[in-house]
Amino acid sequence: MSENTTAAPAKIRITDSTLRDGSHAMAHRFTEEQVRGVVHALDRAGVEVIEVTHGDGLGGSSFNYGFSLEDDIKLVAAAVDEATSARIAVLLLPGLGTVEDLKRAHGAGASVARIATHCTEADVSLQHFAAARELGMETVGFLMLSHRIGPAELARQARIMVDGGAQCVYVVDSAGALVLGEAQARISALVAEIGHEAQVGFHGHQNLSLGVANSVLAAQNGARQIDGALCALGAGAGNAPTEVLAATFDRLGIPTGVDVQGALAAAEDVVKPFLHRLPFADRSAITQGHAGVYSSFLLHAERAAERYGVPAHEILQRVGQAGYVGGQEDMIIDVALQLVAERERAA
Ligand SMILES: CC[C@H](O)CC(=O)C(=O)O
Ligand SMILES: [Mn+2]
Repeated sequence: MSENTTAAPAKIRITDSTLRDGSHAMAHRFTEEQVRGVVHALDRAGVEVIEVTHGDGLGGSSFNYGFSLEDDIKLVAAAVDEATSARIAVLLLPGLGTVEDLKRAHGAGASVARIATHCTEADVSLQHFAAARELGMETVGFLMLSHRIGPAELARQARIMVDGGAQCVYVVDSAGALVLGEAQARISALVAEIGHEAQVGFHGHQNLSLGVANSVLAAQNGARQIDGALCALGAGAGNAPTEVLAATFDRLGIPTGVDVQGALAAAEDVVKPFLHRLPFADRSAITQGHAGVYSSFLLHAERAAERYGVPAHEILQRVGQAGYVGGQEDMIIDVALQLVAERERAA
C-alpha cells in the first residue's frame, strides 16, 4: 500500500505593520482614530498580530527620526482596547528605545516585542530579549538590511538572537533589495540554523516589486511569520500588502487564518481614504531597492532634495554607495550638501 506523504502546507502567521512601518510613510502622523479604525478592521479580518509604534520603534519620536503626532503608548493602549483577539506588537531598536519603554508598552497591553538590530549587530539585542521574556512577552528578532551579508553570516546572527531569547527571527529586507533566490537562501539558512528551536520570519519591501514573491518563497522554504501592511503602507515603495498576501496564500492553499474579503475591506474602506499618497515604486524607491538603501530614508531624502535643490534619487544612490545604516539619517543632509557643492564646482 502506498503511503500518502504529501503534508498539508504549514500555517503562516501574518503580522500587519500598517501602524508601524506605515508610520514612516505617514511621517509618523497617525491619529488615535486611524489606529482604532485599522485595528478594528484587521482584528475582524482575523489578523493575529498588529504592530503599533513610531516607524523607528519605541523612542523613535525625535528630531532625527521625526516627531510622532501622538504618544506611542497612548496608541498602543487604544489598539489593545480595540482588538478582540489580535495581539498588539511593538518594535524596539536598542539604543533608541529602552527597556523602560518596553515596560511601558507592556503595561499598556502590548504582548509581542519585536527587537530590531542591523544585520551584523544581533548582540546588542540581548538585554531587550531578556527583559521581554521576563515580562512574559512573545519575542521576535528583526535582522535589518539583511541583503548586506550572506546567508551563513545572517544565520549566525539569528543564532545569537535565539540564544538570547528570541522565539522567531526575521530576515528583514529593509531596502527591498533581495531578489527571489537571495531571499530564499537567507530563509533556508536561518531555518537550518534555528528552525528546530525558533520560527523564521520574512519582512519584505516593494522597492523592486518583489515583496509578495519573496514572501511566498519565504513561506515555501520554511518561514512561519510574514509581515504585511494594508495598501502596502510602509517605507520606500511600501511593504508586501497584507490584502495581497492573504489572497495569494489563499490561492496557494497556505492557511493564514485571515479572511480575504475582510483584508480587502480593511485596505479599501479604512486605509485608502486617509492616504495622501499611495506607496509606489517610483524612481527614488526603485533606486533604494537597486542600491540597497534603507526604505525609511525615502522621506528624509525627499525633504533634503526639496531643501537643497538636488534630486532625491541621486541622494539615495550616494547613500547606497556609502553604505549608511539606520540611525545615520543625518548623513542624508551631508550627501545633499556634497551634491550641491559638486554642482557649484561644475557650474
Ligand atoms: C526601525 C526601522 C525600520 O523601519 C524597521 C523595518 O521595518 C525595516 O528595516 O524594514
Ligand atoms: Mn520595513
